[in-house]
Amino acid sequence: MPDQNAKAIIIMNPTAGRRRMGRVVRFVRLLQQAGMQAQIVSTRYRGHATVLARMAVQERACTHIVAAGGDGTVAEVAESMAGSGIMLGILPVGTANVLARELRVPFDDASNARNIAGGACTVIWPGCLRSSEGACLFVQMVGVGFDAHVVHAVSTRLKKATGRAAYVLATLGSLWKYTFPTMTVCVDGVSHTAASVIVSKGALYAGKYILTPRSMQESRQFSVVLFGAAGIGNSIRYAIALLRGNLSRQKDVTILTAKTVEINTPRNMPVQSDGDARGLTPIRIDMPDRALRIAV
Ligand SMILES: Nc1ncnc2c1ncn2[C@@H]1O[C@H](COP(=O)(O)OP(=O)(O)OP(=O)(O)O)[C@@H](O)[C@H]1O
Repeated sequence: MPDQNAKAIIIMNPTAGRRRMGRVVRFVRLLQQAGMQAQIVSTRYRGHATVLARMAVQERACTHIVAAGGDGTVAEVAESMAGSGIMLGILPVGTANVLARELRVPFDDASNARNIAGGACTVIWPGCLRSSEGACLFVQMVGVGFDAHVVHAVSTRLKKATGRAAYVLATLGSLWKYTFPTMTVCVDGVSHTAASVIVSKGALYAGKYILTPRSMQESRQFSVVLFGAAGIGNSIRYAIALLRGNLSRQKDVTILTAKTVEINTPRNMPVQSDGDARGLTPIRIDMPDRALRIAV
């Protein structure tokens, strides 16, 4: 039975996915039908979701904040909400929506609204990334190497127009441009080398594809996926293995569990977190003591 005073503030990224404003407006009605008060606030610039969520948390203006967007929007909202105890709902209107898939948040909006109003939640532990852009939380993953090169190369305009096809084009372009420098990855104090690295809280990657056998969302650790081989041929082999769900069985892919990771590279390299460009290396990743309650 929903709490009579339950109120959701929906922080909507109007640039996420393919701009589904109507869907967000309908979601307000669905939350109201489920017994909650709800209002939409729209972001105006990158990082604005963090500011809006911080205001809502400080003013204790709501019982729930709903991030209407993709993983980048969820991460920006999480930045201000983690540790607050306020419930985070996800309206998955982004491009990949990996965290929503991971936590099995319903993509059917009526079920999602009922779940948010119903009060059931799961507790997850976001990671903290420190890069040339400063510190930020991430909810799903951080990448350095080939995937970060793709994220930095993807055209925002094309992403809005074509969705995932923009990533396919950026991947093809990066295959020819990326030079695969070897990086040093210090995992809980032990040094490794790799051609590419993904540090992941979840098991999924780029939507529904299996990156690691185990999700670490409910643990205060993450998986570190080290790609041993450089070059175009190996990158294509890794991509095919990811699509087929057998990446972890590739002989030159190592998956470790860790609490801290430091990545150093011969020159500054692009970093991505939750699918968005996030500065340059060197980076440090660790686990802050700030849990997130997510409505499921
Ligand atoms: N009003 C805005 N104008 C421009 N950029 C914005 C605005 N609001 C948020 N952003 C930025 O949009 C970026 C992408 O958002 P988000 O990740 O939610 O969508 P997506 O990329 O379509 O989805 P996914 O990450 O699931 O693939 C984020 O980096 C966020 O900072």
